Amino acid sequence: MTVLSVRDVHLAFAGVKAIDGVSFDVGVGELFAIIGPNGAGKTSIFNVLSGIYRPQSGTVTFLGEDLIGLKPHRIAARGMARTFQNVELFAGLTVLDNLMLGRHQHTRYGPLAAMAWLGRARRAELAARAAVEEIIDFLELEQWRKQVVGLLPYGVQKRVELGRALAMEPKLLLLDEPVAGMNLEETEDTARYILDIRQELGLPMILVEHDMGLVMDLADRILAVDFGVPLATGAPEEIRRDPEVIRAYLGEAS
Ligand SMILES: Nc1ncnc2c1ncn2[C@@H]1O[C@H](COP(=O)(O)OP(=O)(O)OP(=O)(O)O)[C@@H](O)[C@H]1O
Repeated sequence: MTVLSVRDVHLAFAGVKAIDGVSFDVGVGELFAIIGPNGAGKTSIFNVLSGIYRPQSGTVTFLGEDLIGLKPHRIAARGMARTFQNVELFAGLTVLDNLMLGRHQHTRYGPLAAMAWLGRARRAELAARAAVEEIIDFLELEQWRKQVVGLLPYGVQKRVELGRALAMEPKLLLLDEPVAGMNLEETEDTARYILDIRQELGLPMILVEHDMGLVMDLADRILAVDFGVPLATGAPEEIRRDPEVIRAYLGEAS
């Protein structure tokens, strides 16, 4: 079954083609990666998926529903969660509060409804708290749970961001350069958490990442893009051997 289906998406900014005819599918439980040199259009693809950019043409179908034209918060509410290249958390709040805020995307009660339906709201709050505690456990964040996020090491902040995305109980997770700026140990930890998310939660993910070793190790399938144009889609071994990809991307890195 297909979770996400992207067909022939085109996006241009004042004549610059950021995405030029990109199509791909992400299946249930699949870890799909998008690679390409700087400026290739990877972040633009994420911005189209999450509703920040509206493409000039093409379709994006998520769990059978057309997403084009929906606002980012509506897409998030349908189950698409995202982490960002730079940590985007509430730096002055604790780990626990940041995760609770992620979870509250889920809560159906506004403040007034919460007063009117106190019992139900309270039960929802308790359920939210339990779900967040599970995530803290899963990502081994116990020792920092009451600490202010802005003061934590960078690698831990990125993990909290991952936790906040999980707290939304997503059906698809977009990871935008999850190991950028990390040292080797933090990178290995993150790779392990990503694998755990796939194995234990069965959550499909799309990974944009410059760390080629990580992508080749983790991804089930890879889409390579250059100047917005799709070069190849396939298993890591196929992508590693693809002459176009070698020329455009791997060749450049070596
Ligand atoms: N809001 C925007 N306005 C104008 N041009 C943009 C905008 N967003 C992206 N672009 C252009 O679209 C192209 C693709 O950029 P994008 O950020 O998607 O690439 P990328 O593959 O994510 O790059 P990187 O690996 O450096 O993050 C670039 O030429 C970029 O300058």
